[in-house]
Amino acid sequence: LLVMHKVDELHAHLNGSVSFSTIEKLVARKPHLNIEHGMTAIRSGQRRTLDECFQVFKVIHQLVDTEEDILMVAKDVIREFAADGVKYLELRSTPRKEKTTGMTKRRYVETVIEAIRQCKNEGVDIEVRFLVAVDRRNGAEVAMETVKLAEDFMLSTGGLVVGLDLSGDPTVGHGRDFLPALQKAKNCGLKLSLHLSEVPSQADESELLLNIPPDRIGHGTFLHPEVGGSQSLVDKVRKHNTPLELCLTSNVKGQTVSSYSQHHFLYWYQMGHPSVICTDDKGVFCTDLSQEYQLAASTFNLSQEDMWTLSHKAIDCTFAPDLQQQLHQKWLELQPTLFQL
Ligand SMILES: CC(C)=CCNc1ncnc2c1ncn2[C@@H]1O[C@H](COP(=O)(O)O)[C@@H](O)[C@H]1O
Ligand SMILES: [Zn+2]
Repeated sequence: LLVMHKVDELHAHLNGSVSFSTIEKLVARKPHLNIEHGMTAIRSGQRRTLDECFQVFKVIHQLVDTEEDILMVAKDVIREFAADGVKYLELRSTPRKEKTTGMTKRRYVETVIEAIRQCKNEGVDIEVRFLVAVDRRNGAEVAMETVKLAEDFMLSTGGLVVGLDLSGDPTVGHGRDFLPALQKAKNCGLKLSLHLSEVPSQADESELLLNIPPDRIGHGTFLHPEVGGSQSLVDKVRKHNTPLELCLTSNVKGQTVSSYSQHHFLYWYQMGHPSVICTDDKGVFCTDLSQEYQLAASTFNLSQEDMWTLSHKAIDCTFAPDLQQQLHQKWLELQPTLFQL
């Protein structure tokens, strides 16, 4: 596959982005866990239920449970995105406390920030920002604590922490429980990216969450009327011009979308709505951003120029307004090479 030009990756979960080679290093550190690669990734042609996909994260979390692991994983993931040609990356991750190793949530975030700084110092050609993630499974109280943590880091990291993500198994809990935490995050200046309508029959929840409103939407697979959403949901998204983060391989392998050609990318793209192609979990789903761009291009018959435009428009959807001008410049410089492919 050729490396396609793209400027930014806006939807990448750290522990879902761990590559095969990093998994091998982790397995070598923890041979007693008896973990094989088949347990941490879903290969091409394979499909899993959503439930099975979430089991995969549990296995990876067992492998990544010390500060050392987090540092290595985050640095490897950042280098891999850079090697794929990504110039701006927003990573997201759920701070985890591990009693057995003494890792705290605060140290977890500090370690990710340290990885970002080290990559920068080592000259890796990519800008990285961080979103602190709230896992729905852990409930409203933890969500509120996480917002406080995110706010502290937003203030102490000189703008490396830019936002908050709401993710985790969409079938667990209800969005209404997280409204106070999300509202607080928004009020203190954190940008919000919310996983929304990732599974069917969540119109009520999506309605509530869209009223906040979020700054970006993850997936939004079942928002539009043809798939059981509603015109009112679509209207809300359009009214605020809220960008969608779309992850083709993730949705097909997780079976919320039946095939690539059925992906809701087309619905929003044809409407001219801001849509950004993302990987979600490049390690778990065995993909990278170039491959996702390639898939979108071949599935929907888009030209290189269409893809360039798509990628260019994604710059306006980032949570780092201070970098947008620089990224636009970078893109203009890269444009001529695109048409030689
Ligand atoms: C099952 C499936 C199709 C996954 C893709 N869709 C997803 N939907 C919701 N939350 C997710 C998804 N992928 C990753 N995550 C979240 O990201 C976590 C892994 O990265 P991290 O530990 O936060 O660094 C998971 O435990 C989960 O909370
Ligand atoms: Zn996601």
